[in-house]
Amino acid sequence: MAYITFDSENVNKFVSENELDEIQPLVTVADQQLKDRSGAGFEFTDWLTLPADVHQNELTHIKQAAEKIQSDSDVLIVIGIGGSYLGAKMAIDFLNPVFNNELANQQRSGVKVYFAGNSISSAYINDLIRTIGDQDFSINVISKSGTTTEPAIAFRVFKELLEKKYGKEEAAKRIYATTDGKKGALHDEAQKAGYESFVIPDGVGGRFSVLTPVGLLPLTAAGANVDALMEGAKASQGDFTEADMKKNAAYRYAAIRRILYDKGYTSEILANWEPSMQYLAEWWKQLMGESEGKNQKGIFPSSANYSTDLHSLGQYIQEGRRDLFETVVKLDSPMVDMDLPKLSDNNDGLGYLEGKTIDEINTKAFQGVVLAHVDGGVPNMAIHLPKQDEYTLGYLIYFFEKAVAISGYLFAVNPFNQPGVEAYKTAMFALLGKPGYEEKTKEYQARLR
Ligand SMILES: O=P(O)(O)OC[C@H]1O[C@](O)(CO)[C@@H](O)[C@@H]1O
Repeated sequence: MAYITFDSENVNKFVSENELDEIQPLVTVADQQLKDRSGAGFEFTDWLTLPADVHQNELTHIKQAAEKIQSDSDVLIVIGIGGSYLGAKMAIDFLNPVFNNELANQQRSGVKVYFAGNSISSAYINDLIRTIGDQDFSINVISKSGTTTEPAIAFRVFKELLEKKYGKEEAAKRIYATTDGKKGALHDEAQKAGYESFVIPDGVGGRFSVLTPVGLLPLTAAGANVDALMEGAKASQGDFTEADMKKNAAYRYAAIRRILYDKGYTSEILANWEPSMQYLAEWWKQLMGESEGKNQKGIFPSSANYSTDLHSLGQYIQEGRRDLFETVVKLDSPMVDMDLPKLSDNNDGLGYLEGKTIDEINTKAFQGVVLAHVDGGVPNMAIHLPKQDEYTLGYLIYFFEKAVAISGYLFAVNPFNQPGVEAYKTAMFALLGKPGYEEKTKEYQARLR
């Protein structure tokens, strides 16, 4: 019995049970490919068993490093991009108060975490340096390849800042490197300088790495209970093993998406009703987009934050081009609820809402939007979360990972590579004059003139 509820009632108008029965044999083949590791990209499927395989020693190592960070730092700068940042960011946002970094130290369970290296914006770096001010800080630099440009630039800047503040020797004790176990510029530097290091397993790609030290170290430093997170993921690993979609909601989700795509619903909106879940969608977008978007195919992953975006994207979703479907992540009981204040007059016209809590109103809005969007021709699925805690998040992470793996195989693509990302890097390196790109430099410069 799944811990989260996957509700596909509101796709019945668009996808019949019969169609699901017809796609089941393909799902069964995809499942077999994943299970016997015979599918494309099988060498990057070690995430499948991460929750059950996680070593206590590794968790202890992470907890010890997090304790040291908490004892000598107010701030942890997490440097990384893509899968080397989005998992930690979404999990920290999901698990902590919305204004966590602004709370007083004693109101927070861990250090403040700021992210860097996820853009090449000088203003962002400058603002972050100003924000840190004279606070004590440490750095967790994360890069599987150890060579990605954006984090490498940020690391240079913040390492220099750290060395100026503490001296080279002490700075090295405040740098935590999460990278490949054997190779890469970051690996080599970490070895040489003696940074505390954490390994990203070979068989786990960036976007599937949140349950490795990539996500676990920043999360633990921020005060999260990673044991509960891994427990949730482990339960999910156990719950989504059947090939039969009637017993496996992750596969049902993947199959419905595939059928909808064939019918012209080529964009999916992951919607939430909690601002703390905005980055859940950002993480999910990489997971889905990098896994499926190949060979000129794949569902375009997008997101919406409700009710905020009902006042911006709402018009399009209701009446624009009919190629959208929606998956809503809905929290069933909020971390905190509050009553709508009672007034002696009804000047604001809200008297009819008195006696309701804010979350009850949010939930009615969610229900109303589902009805309106379905009536407007937008197929809707909902994933209900019982709580907003570590266990639930671990469970949800694995649900999406398992779903996208099957989905990739249903699209007949390799869900575990990302060859298309290289194109921008080649053009950027050529324009920056990186050695080895001389021919391309001429070609691109001629095009820019
Ligand atoms: O961890 P790395 O090697 O710095 O890569 C960061 C991100 O860059 C990509 O390789 C391409 O965007 C992602 O798959 C990855 O998550």
